[in-house]
Amino acid sequence: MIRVESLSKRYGRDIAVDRLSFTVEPGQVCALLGPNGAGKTSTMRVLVGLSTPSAGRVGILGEPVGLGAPVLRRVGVLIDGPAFVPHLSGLANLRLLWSATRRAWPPPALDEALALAGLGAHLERRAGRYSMGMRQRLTLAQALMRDPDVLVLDEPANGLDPAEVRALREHLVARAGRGGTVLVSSHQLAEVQQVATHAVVMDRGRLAAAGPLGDLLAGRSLEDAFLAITEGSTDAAG
Ligand SMILES: Nc1ncnc2c1ncn2[C@@H]1O[C@H](COP(=O)(O)OP(=O)(O)OP(=O)(O)O)[C@@H](O)[C@H]1O
Repeated sequence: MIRVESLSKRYGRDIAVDRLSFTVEPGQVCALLGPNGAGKTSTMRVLVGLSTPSAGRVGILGEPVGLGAPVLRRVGVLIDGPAFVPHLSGLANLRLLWSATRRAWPPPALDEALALAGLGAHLERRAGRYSMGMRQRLTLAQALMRDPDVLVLDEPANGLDPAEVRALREHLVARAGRGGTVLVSSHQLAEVQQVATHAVVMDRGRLAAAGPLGDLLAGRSLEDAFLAITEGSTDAAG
């Protein structure tokens, strides 16, 4: 499970995340939504130990998170993407990233991850020559290959074609069905509506709404609900 407790993140004087709290339980696919600059990526970076909170706490599977925290071995992460070594092939990059875990190659879910990433023969090509979409797929493969209990994915569908987006969606639903915990950010609301069980909506760093998707939708499309929620918080703030 994922727990965010009164999290704030400042960059200098700017507050990107403002006393944000939410939880994601095993079995849930939670969409992290919000307009550009709402603080989604900042939240996710703290959640996986890539940046430190200015205030508040985050925990995964009941353990505190920080850079190199042991619990992060059980977390698949797609945020910005790791820096791949350009002269190594895609597959060699995955081996290199896996070597940090000190566990024997191959990772437990390598085949499934590669099938979803759909890189095929490109895996043997140098990563430095990958298109943006291919880099995104390689990042997805590294997130999934460890068969993580928790997934934190920042806009994972970017650069994927429709068939791959569907395969990813099915994968996330299946993973949650096996007791996994999934937090995924996206601007593609129609897509999100098909996969999320829950949603957290942020606006200018703050929590604007959270709960089971059905409660948030209240019979509306996610797009209509999202616009109503974020417009409402703008009114309240201004
Ligand atoms: N490293 C940084 N230094 C300074 N300001 C930052 C940094 N990272 C993010 N910000 C600022 O923090 C705020 C939140 O940004 P963040 O990337 O978390 O939002 P987001 O919801 O992920 O946006 P998007 O949907 O555009 O990806 C923005 O105002 C952004 O400019």
